[in-house]
Amino acid sequence: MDFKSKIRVVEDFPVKGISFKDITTLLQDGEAYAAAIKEMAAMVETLEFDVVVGPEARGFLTGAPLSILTKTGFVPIRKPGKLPYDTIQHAYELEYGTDTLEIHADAIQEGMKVLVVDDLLATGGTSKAVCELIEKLGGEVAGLAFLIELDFLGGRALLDGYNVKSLVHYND
Ligand SMILES: O=P(O)(O)OC[C@H]1O[C@H](OP(=O)(O)OP(=O)(O)O)[C@H](O)[C@@H]1O
Ligand SMILES: Nc1ncnc2[nH]cnc12
Repeated sequence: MDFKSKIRVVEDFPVKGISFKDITTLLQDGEAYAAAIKEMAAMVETLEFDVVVGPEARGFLTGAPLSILTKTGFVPIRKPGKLPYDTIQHAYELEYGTDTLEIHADAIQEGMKVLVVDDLLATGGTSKAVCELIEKLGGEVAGLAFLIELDFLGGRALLDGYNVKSLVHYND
């Protein structure tokens, strides 16, 4: 399927100069959403993982259905103050700002193999923070899977040493 034709590009959102890749148009198309998750599952078929970890909010929209399809569990990573139990935190930089992420301290056990899933890889700051949270808890990052990769931002270089897979690539 031509997934790019299902993704809406909005220029100058949320700030001037950002070419925003809006996946809501893909999500509202049932066939396209199902096909995208199925193709992401095929993309990670050779990877061994016990659990999928996805960051709020768009990482839930890709990670949770992928975890159901692959019959693995799902661990949410959230912005501060949302998770009710003991957490660990990590601060990171975005393409347009900074943020902090949290994970439940008991969500990942020592030696657990983890697949990181998100909708989009831009600068890689979010994914790097997610990997650091997983590793702080003793987990092993089996790979990272994205629906979209913004190649021109070089996020893949920040994730050097990890197995990074993306379905759709943009050069601007
Ligand atoms: O590679 P990076 O430069 O870190 O950017 C990618 C991240 O940015 C977006 O999330 P955002 O923080 O905008 O939050 P949202 O999912 O709640 O919209 C996107 O869903 C990724 O998680
Ligand atoms: N250009 C972009 N489009 C959509 N989501 C993003 N997250 C970070 N950069 C983004």
